[in-house]
Amino acid sequence: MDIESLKDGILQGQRRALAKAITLSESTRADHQAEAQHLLTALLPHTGKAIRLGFTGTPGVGKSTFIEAFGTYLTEQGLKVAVLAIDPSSTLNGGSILGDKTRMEQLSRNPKAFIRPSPSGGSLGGVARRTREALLMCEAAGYDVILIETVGVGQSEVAVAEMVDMFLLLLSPGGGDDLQGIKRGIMELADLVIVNKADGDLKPAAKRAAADYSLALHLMRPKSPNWTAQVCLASALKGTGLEEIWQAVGDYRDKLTGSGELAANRAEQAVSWMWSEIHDQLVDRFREHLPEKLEEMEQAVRDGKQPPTAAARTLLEAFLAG
Ligand SMILES: Nc1nc2c(ncn2[C@@H]2O[C@H](COP(=O)(O)OP(=O)(O)OP(=O)(O)O)[C@@H](O)[C@H]2O)c(=O)[nH]1
Repeated sequence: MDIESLKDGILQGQRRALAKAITLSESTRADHQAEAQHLLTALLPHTGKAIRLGFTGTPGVGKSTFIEAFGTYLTEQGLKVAVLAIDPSSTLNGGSILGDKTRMEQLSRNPKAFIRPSPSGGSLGGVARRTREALLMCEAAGYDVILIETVGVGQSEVAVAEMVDMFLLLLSPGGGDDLQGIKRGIMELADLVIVNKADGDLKPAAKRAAADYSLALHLMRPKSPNWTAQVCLASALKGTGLEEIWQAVGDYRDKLTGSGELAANRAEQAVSWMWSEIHDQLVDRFREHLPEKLEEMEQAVRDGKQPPTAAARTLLEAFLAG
């Protein structure tokens, strides 16, 4: 692979080069990994200019309809938008976004938009790492807004929150009832709550839900000293509320940039990413280094012949002794 020309292609905003580079970083082959890291190092000075948005929602709330409408709105403002996804459950035969061809049909044909499905297979940590790398590559390619969607349930929201500047939560007009369905932890991650389907007969319910969510947010500890989570109404179907949402994103970005919090968050995120890499790489090497001894100790722990802590220590000492 010619890394130099891949780099030039990305910096010129060529989608083919970008797609190829992301595929390279998703490969598990050691030589591909080395090339991908080489490329990322070269691209790093050209990253950081986008606003990084995390995005999640309860099933049926209209996530794809919303991303399609919001993404299209942003491109109409002259912005380039990349949509990435994290779905740890996605199988080998494909990612979540393009696996279902009907999702975001309009946006996927838009020359100012780039849509990439979730890297497939592997642990959440592995999927998250590849998405972080794709994010940096999209930034180097000149995308202004990076939207990272969570598809799977569970821990993926936390993984996304750890790689973005702002976290958006899409909820339905179900109001209080819907609140029961979302984990409190996810509500706490939100910087902006969007009540979708605020149209037609659903509009009054959406307004009531927005009031309920506002109240719930006020009872929570704010994530940032510079920002209080807000609630917006929207209709992805009718394309309303998008301007207000983009305005709120801009306010958030201004407040956190002005106070230095945005840069500090990104710096911390990069360091914790490094630590999770150390953790994963250590465990991989550990497993490769001592397969028989590992099996033996696992059995001893399973049979109750060794306490887990002592077994771990014995194994670590053997590993460090080389
Ligand atoms: N009335 C109304 N219906 C909407 C709106 N947005 C989405 N819907 C409908 O809600 C249903 C679910 O929408 P999807 O966009 O497929 O969303 P989702 O179920 O969250 O699915 P994924 O995108 O696959 O996560 C569809 O029937 C949409 O037409 C809206 O703003 N108003």
